[in-house]
Amino acid sequence: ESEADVLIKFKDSLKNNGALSNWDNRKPPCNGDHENWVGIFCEEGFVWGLQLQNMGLSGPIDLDSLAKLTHLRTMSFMYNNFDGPLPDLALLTGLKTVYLSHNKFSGEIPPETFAGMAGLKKLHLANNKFSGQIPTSLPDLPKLMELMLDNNEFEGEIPQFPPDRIKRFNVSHNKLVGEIPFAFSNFSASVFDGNADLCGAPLKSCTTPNKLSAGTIVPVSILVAATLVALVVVVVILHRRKQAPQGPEGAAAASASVTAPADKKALLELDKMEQGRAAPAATSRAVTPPSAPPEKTHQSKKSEPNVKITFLKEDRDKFDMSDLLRASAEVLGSGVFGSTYKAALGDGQQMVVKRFKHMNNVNREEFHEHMRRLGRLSHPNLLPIVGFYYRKEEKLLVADFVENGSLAVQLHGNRSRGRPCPNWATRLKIIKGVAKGLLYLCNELPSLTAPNGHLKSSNVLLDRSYNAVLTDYGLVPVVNQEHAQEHMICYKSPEYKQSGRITKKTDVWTLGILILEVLTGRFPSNFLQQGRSNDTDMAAWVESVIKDEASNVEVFDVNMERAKNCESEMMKLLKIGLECCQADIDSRPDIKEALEKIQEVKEEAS
Ligand SMILES: Nc1ncnc2c1ncn2[C@@H]1O[C@H](COP(=O)(O)OP(=O)(O)OP(=O)(O)O)[C@@H](O)[C@H]1O
Repeated sequence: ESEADVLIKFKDSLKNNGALSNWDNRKPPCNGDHENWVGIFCEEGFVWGLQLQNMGLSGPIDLDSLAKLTHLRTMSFMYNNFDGPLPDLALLTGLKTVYLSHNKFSGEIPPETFAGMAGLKKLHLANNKFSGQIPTSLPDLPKLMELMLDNNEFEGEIPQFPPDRIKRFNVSHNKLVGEIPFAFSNFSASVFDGNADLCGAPLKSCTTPNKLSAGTIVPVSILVAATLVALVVVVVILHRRKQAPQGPEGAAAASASVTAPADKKALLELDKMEQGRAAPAATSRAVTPPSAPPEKTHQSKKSEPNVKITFLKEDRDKFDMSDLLRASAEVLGSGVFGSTYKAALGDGQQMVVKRFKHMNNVNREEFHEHMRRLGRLSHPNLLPIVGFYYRKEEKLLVADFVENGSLAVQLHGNRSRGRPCPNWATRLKIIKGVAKGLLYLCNELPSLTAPNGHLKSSNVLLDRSYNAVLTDYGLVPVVNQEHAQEHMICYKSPEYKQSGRITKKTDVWTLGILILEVLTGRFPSNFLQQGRSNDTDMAAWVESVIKDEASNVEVFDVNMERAKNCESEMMKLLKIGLECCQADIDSRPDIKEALEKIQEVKEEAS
């Protein structure tokens, strides 16, 4: 049985498997490290990972079939509708990570379930309805470091685990009782929240204190209060002494240089730069037009936080964080993940560093792997990721600065500053570039449901010749689910709103909205602002204007300079935009069809 046969059999056992429609035998699932099928990770021609998240899947999980994938190491079925008992994971003894959170699994898990899974490092079962005791085979797993069991109905005591083994742990909102094992005494109290009968560090002690007589309580309280006051005085004096000669900023830098490791220092530098920014920078998410160009705000002279950036492009000159921070830098703006900075290196290279918080969906190994996958992409309409820096709390991605900034600023910002907006010919060229970039992403990242995922005008940059260059693509798998669902553009689509699922055509919907924005000059969020319910209302508005022949509302951007006989071509593109926005997925073109239609639009009618 080939891996393709095994996977098809597995797919056939699932219910609602429409999201896996590109799993078919005409192409193998893997070509070397390249994935041909959605939701699959490949290495050297073998499937090593399954990431079938948020696909509306249900039915039995046929692990007998998956057991035949001998290279399978990671498996995620999070955010689906699976129910019933935990599938027999012991059939897959090679697994290192198992993510089954946010489903409807229920029932007790037999104590010995995990006995043979010596390689298991991460087990996420949160937000299900598991009950009974936490399986006693878990503490015996020598590599287990993450155990997420929160929001279930586990009861009884937490079993004893060897100290220092588990690094990430959560059992909040269960029905656990008794003393918290020593191995977890240093965890935050919040990971035990919602279990009324747990006790011991970090919660209150399990033993009830001996009753003290009033005669003892009064002097003891006075002593405790006096000690506290003395402590506060000492802390305040020490703090003042430290601050006095340097001022508040110097103190922060000085304490950082004494205590913080290099990477933390680097991030502190970025924090300072951010706080020091004088004017609100040009950010396209703002509904009001972006303001004046950002000011130079920071010149780091003395600190040398030598943080190594992992480079993805062999042909690039290498630098590290200290080079970037030594270079003059400015804040370009901040979006839904964090802030973005521009830094000019000594040799004249202009780099952009984007800080990502909320990016813990995968572990270090998987993050590196995903970055390498993105780093292999190369297309004229994609901004290459030059390098990255990984830290658990946040990630930095480094890319080249793109000269003409974002499409958002060109469309909405230039007008307010009295500068010319792109004309029709330029807008058409930009849309063609965006669509080509999207098709390339679809072909190269077939394992991703939304290979771009975050297409919007501030993520379309414009090079010296006003060619479109996409940025912030391919990030859905690494962004925390909750954050992605709240902020990323693919999750604003009609299909996500209706059925909680994104599909292979969701990026086409984002392209449709972008086309309408480019042609009307109206910012999609303005429709939200006016109290309308969602982004699709932009399409509804365009549709209503062009249908009403008596209407004297101008649908096209009045600031868009155009040649005399291009109106019919503009209308053609507008209608393609509307087709891409259709809520009915079957009537929506796929990206290849959309690009073919867009390519037929000319600057002028012939
Ligand atoms: N490589 C780059 N070259 C030039 N400008 C850039 C580059 N990367 C980002 N920008 C601009 O910097 C500003 C801030 O970008 P950032 O990505 O932080 O926010 P955003 O795109 O508005 O939102 P989001 O976080 O959702 O992507 C935006 O105007 C963006 O267009």
